[in-house]
Amino acid sequence: MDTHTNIYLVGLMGAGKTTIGRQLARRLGRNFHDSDHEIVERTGVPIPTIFEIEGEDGFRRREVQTIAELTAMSNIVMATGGGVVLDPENRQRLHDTGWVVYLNVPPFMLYQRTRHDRNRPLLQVEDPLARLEGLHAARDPLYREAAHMVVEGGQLVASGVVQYLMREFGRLCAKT
Ligand SMILES: Nc1ncnc2c1ncn2[C@@H]1O[C@H](COP(=O)(O)OP(=O)(O)OP(=O)(O)O)[C@@H](O)[C@H]1O
Ligand SMILES: O=C(O)C1=C[C@@H](O)[C@@H](O)[C@H](O)C1
Ligand SMILES: [Mg+2]
Repeated sequence: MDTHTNIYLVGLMGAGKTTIGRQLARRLGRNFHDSDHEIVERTGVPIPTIFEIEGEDGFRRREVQTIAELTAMSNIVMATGGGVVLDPENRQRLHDTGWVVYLNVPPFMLYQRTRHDRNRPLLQVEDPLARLEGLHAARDPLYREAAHMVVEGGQLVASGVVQYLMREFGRLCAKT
């Protein structure tokens, strides 16, 4: 672990990966990448359209490819898609090539943050809160497997999480 080690944010939809990742990158003077945005740029269509045309499987294949390319870079901050940890290859690759932070936020807060946004196909269901609860139960162990650190992000404003991560990252770099 050194001052150029990649930093990866994982967690469910609405956990704040994009918001916090962008701020953290700015504070560290690093390039910021968002695997979802990268996939959208490469395909030229929004995520719901990829799901419609290629199904979730098609999206996941593109995600594995994108993660492989982004994790080959150094000195970056990356926000990942909420389902990135479903693939064991992604989990291993993230864990091995960077400092992985799991932003754990209770499903009800995720629901409040995401309910007006139609850009997340998995939440276009009758009961998005129940869906988020199910996803949280299923994925929490996978996020923990990939992560080096868990932040209970529900009660903190985004800038508070950024501040905390800056301090922890600095401390870990100084130790090694
Ligand atoms: N710590 C926070 N406190 C309050 N609101 C937040 C916090 N972090 C993010 N938000 C808000 O929650 C919404 C979702 O955040 P964001 O898009 O960063 O989540 P995400 O983890 O990247 O989600 P996805 O996996 O769907 O890309 C945004 O409107 C953002 O402003
Ligand atoms: O949680 C998920 O499976 C997803 C989260 C988003 O970031 C996108 O990657 C996509 O909508 C799928
Ligand atoms: Mg995001």
